[in-house]
Amino acid sequence: MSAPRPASHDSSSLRGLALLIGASPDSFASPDSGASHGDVADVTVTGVTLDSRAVQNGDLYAALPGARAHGADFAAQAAASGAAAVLTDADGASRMREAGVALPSLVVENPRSVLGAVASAIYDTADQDLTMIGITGTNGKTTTAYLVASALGVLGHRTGLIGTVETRIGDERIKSVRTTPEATDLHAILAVMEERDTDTCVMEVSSHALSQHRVDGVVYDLALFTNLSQDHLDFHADMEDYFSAKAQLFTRERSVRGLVCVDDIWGRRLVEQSGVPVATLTTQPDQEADWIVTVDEGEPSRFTLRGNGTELDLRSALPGDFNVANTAMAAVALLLIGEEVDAVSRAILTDPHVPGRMEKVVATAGGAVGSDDLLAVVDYAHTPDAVEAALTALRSAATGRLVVVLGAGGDRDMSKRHGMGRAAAGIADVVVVTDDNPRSEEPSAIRAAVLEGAQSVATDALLVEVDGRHRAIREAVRLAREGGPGSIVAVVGKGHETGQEVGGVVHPFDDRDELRLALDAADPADDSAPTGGTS
Ligand SMILES: CC(=O)N[C@H]1[C@@H](OP(=O)(O)OP(=O)(O)OC[C@H]2O[C@@H](n3ccc(=O)[nH]c3=O)[C@H](O)[C@@H]2O)O[C@H](CO)[C@@H](O)[C@@H]1O[C@H](C)C(=O)N[C@@H](C)C(=O)N[C@H](CCC(=O)O)C(=O)O
Ligand SMILES: Nc1ncnc2c1ncn2[C@@H]1O[C@H](COP(=O)(O)OP(=O)(O)OP(=O)(O)O)[C@@H](O)[C@H]1O
Ligand SMILES: N[C@H](CCC[C@H](N)C(=O)O)C(=O)O
Ligand SMILES: [Mg+2]
Repeated sequence: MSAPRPASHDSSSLRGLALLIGASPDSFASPDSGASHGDVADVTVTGVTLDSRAVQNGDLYAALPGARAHGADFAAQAAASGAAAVLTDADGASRMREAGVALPSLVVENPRSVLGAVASAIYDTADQDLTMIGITGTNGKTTTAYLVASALGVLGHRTGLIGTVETRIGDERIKSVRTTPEATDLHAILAVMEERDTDTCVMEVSSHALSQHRVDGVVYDLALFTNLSQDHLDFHADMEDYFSAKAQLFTRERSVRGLVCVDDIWGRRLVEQSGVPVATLTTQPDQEADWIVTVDEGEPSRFTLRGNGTELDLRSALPGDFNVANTAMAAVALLLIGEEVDAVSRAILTDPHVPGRMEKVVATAGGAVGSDDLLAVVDYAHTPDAVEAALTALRSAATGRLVVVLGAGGDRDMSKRHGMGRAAAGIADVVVVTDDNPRSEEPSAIRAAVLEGAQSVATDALLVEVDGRHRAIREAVRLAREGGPGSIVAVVGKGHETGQEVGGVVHPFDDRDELRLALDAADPADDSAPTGGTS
């Protein structure tokens, strides 16, 4: 879905942009354009995008070199859609010359690295009066962002949210394609937020975003770090490289101050090397921090947050110790941006709705087995650490069987598949291994890797491989029912996603709907008309 654009703003001159990014005046006339420098200097642009398919009339098209293609190869399409000029590198410029695409061009060595400055100038976001909160970490960004945003809403703020699930501007919701938008879209979104009098924006900042200059031109008033564990090792060389990307958020170029959860070693390292002042928080009894979380012994959903000479008693209906950490991080974030203790205690929702994160699914009223004493949950765990955290929480709640459905995404970090399978088999009674988003990979090969991980741990867990997620969910419900009252079925990995990507095609698929249908069926195994999946 394309990002929103501000309704109106001044146009920017190409010459001004050239000066801003240090593109030499000689570089911005395409030799074949027939335009003299004088003509080119008169060119103005009203928007910017790096996707030829999203070009609007008057845009600057950023033609970037990529892993699969060079954006310059799509410059003709951009021109046909009304692009007024191009920002590219030398290779892009020569590709355009060869293809005979004559558009005024700004040529720089690394166009992606100037895109934040360019987008900020075009959409005029530099002097915005918007409190910016950025959240990074492997797991917990979306959950924490929702907790902060919903509390801000309770406190009467005009809030914006940008993350994995959606972008929210007031009441408008736009489904996300990525966790952190490209700089071109991000600055447009921030301009729209300003236009609609948003006062605070909370957003997830992925490691891809930090590595790819997507948040350039934004300075966060507060940066949060949740945790770090294995993910994205297809993109980052190793954990050190992944950590360095996240740590970039804690430099003076990108934030004013920070809040770091020091439960893991990476958080503690971050505190040591942070370039901005940071407050610390821990949920671990053996760690020191500015903010200490103590969970009530009798009631794991209640906890006390102590720090800065004050104390807050909070509750979270979201299962899992990790959600205590997420909730505490959200509460301290609100205090750090100036909210009063009483207001924060009141505003942190005890039962927040975070789409696809520990989300309970119930049978449709009147469903065939409305009497099921079964807890059914959809969760977004798609790393070994998240699978472990989510299933540990559910394990302690299960008095019957714990059945989990999981797979792993194709064309993403292959090395996490083993750990995901292993974590699941170490905790659940039944592991149903199936497909996530296979993308361009052979689904059976991905399942085999997850299964291998599950088999590597010596437990009594029953391991089942089911070709096709639709059938797997049905089978899991059947197996959970077999486990009797108090059983839990957890479908993890896709959370809020509403499609399944197989071989370049996204088929409609929503774990929550699939699970609900399976719960509604008297005999989930009797399924002659599959509605989705890869089988
Ligand atoms: C691995 C990765 O991050 N890749 C990003 C990278 O793609 P790339 O280098 O392969 O680009 P390419 O396909 O070769 O295309 C080159 C250029 O041509 C442009 N193009 C391409 C085709 C076309 O028809 N028209 C066109 O203009 C592209 O926009 C691109 O600028 O640059 C592109 C834009 O320049 C991004 O869209 C793309 O993100 C892809 C879609 C992606 O899937 N990214 C994921 C992994 C991601 O960013 N995930 C993070 C973390 C998720 C989380 O943990 O929450 C996120 O923030 O979402
Ligand atoms: N603080 C946490 N520590 C460990 N695991 C967590 C934590 N918070 C959430 N999880 C687990 O990780 C999953 C993903 O959580 P969430 O969507 O909030 O994280 P995220 O950082 O936004 O992930 P992504 O990068 O994929 O968008 C959850 O469904 C849950 O299983
Ligand atoms: N935002 C994450 C989550 C993907 C979740 C899973 N469903 C998959 O397809 O791998 C990513 O880009 O790695
Ligand atoms: Mg997220």
